[in-house]
Amino acid sequence: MTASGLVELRELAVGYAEAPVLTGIDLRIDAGEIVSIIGASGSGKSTLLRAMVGLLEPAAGAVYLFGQDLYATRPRSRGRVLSRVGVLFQNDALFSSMSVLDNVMFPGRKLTDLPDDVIHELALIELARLGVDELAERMPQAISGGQAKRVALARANVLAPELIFCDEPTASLDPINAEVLGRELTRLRDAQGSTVVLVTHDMQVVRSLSDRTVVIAAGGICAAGAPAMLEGSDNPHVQALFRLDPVRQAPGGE
Ligand SMILES: Nc1ncnc2c1ncn2[C@@H]1O[C@H](COP(=O)(O)OP(=O)(O)OP(=O)(O)O)[C@@H](O)[C@H]1O
Repeated sequence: MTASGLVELRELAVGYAEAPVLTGIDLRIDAGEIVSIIGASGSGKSTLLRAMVGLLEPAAGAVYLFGQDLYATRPRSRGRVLSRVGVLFQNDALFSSMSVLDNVMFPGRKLTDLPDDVIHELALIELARLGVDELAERMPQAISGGQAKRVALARANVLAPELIFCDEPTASLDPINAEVLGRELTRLRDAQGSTVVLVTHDMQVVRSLSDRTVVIAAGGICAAGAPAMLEGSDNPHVQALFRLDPVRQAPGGE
């Protein structure tokens, strides 16, 4: 069976030893979309993301990336698929034993056969674009949270992936850094043509960045659509998320 979306989940069940966290997940994401995945804490957003990036084998169903069944392909083909994917993990997950530069060079070294000097150049270009190239020789413990987030995004994007997954890209960032990150994700889509899938609690990000939002509740997808459409939904799970964080009024607004 073939898959035509950039990402396709078919009848996916995923979870841990005891029982699946999510079941019956069907989702298609097309090239060039920015899709946000939202849901209450513990609803399974990160679990779904792990399954989509090859880190958590589904209990049932399939994950297709670029038309390839991720868990049914041989390790070599899976590596080729994953070299087209960038991941910004929750809490950045920089390797503490490696410098900032080595962290950003890591995907190139692991997933490609490019010469090291080319990978070095790509990493420096990406760090410079995000305004953190002067931190290249530092260790991750010696940079701030906002800087770590930029470094992590540089690492996720160093191979200019067609598909980028981000787990909580703006968590623990101040509003200015959150806006920088948001602008950067939009730029990756608009200038680089990447497709962006993000898990977030930040409703500002949901409203301002996403073309489409997928709401996870009660072990499955309970709603999906443009944020403006979901805003008016009468589904109680959707209402809870949007009403908990109503649209911020402009200064001087009603
Ligand atoms: N490694 C694990 N082993 C067993 N259970 C886990 C593991 N990781 C998460 N869970 C459980 O799976 C469920 C979904 O967790 P998940 O982290 O996907 O939720 P989430 O929606 O991303 O939450 P949050 O918004 O708080 O980050 C939770 O009940 C959680 O306790």
